[in-house]
Amino acid sequence: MAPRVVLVGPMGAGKTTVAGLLGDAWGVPVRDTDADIEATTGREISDIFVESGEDAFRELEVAAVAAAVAEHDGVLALGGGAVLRAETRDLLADVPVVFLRVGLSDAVKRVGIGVGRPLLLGNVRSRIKVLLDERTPVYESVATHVVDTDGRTPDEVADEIRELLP
Ligand SMILES: Nc1ncnc2c1ncn2[C@@H]1O[C@H](COP(=O)(O)OP(=O)(O)OP(=O)(O)O)[C@@H](O)[C@H]1O
Ligand SMILES: O=C(O)C1=C[C@@H](O)[C@@H](O)[C@H](O)C1
Ligand SMILES: [Mg+2]
Repeated sequence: MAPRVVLVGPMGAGKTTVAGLLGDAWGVPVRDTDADIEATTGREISDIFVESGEDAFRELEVAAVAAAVAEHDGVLALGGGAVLRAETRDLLADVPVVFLRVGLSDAVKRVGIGVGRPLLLGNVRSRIKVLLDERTPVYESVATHVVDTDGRTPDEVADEIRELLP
């Protein structure tokens, strides 16, 4: 069993939103590793970061991705930083992976100033810029397809993925 598609990309790329649209369109279940980690630990991601640190969160994330890739045959959305771990990148070697690309301006608009994204605390715009610069090559390295999301609605993004992966 393997996911029909895995969505990767930075915070605000729309992974969770587009995963839901694809699941509805294809009639398949949707999984999101951020939600899986919160369900298995009973803790919010922001609390895990504050209380246990990012490394501990990444360990949980590797396990969550491994379980989802092994068990899930629908749409899988990953947390924005999951691909930072080589173990996670290796798990994606044999599945279609769509990198949802988003530029700085649209990403900032989409994530707002909520407290649910611990890596963005402080200056959201400069934090996102650093993450985009560091991670874009990593997302590209795991992607089998790249879909631009700037200036497009989630429905338009989902429709392009359905055309790429009929
Ligand atoms: N193409 C889009 N155009 C405009 N707004 C969008 C688009 N995609 C998602 N959004 C909005 O941006 C916000 C973030 O989207 P979403 O939670 O799906 O991102 P994510 O990639 O899953 O982020 P994270 O890595 O933090 O989980 C949501 O409010 C969502 O409605
Ligand atoms: O980009 C990241 O590193 C993160 C993205 C979110 O999906 C969560 O997994 C968490 O807030 C960390
Ligand atoms: Mg998400």
